Amino acid sequence: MNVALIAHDKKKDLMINFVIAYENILKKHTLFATGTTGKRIMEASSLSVNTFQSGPLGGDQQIGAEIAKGGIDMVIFLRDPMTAQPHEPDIQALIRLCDVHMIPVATNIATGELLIRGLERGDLEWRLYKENLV
Ligand SMILES: O=C(CO)COP(=O)(O)O
Repeated sequence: MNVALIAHDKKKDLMINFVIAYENILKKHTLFATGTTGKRIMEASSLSVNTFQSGPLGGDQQIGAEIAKGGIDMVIFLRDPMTAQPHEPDIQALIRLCDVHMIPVATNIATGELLIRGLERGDLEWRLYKENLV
């Protein structure tokens, strides 16, 4: 599966702890991330990540474009709900595209844990037949 990992600045340490905890699951999948999140993940773990631009420079939109192309199966986006983001419209657009294309998306760590365990258990295998869904 193609998994996108994104974290706002105040959630980046949490994302690092998350990927280290679930490294054995994540390493079986193809990972994508916005620029700084991906760089931090690769520095802190043995995971290989396909990185896009940093979020404020268009990274959320690039991941949105991948979603529109059918290239992303799951998104874990640890958002910071307490800090205004200059690129809030891009964030909303990304989440909207998850809904358009029926992409499982977690916006906090609690749902992220559920999705990653579901990924390991094979709960997302239906994504293999996604061409018939939208
Ligand atoms: O801003 C972000 C998502 O909206 C994340 O971008 P970075 O991973 O480049 O910090």
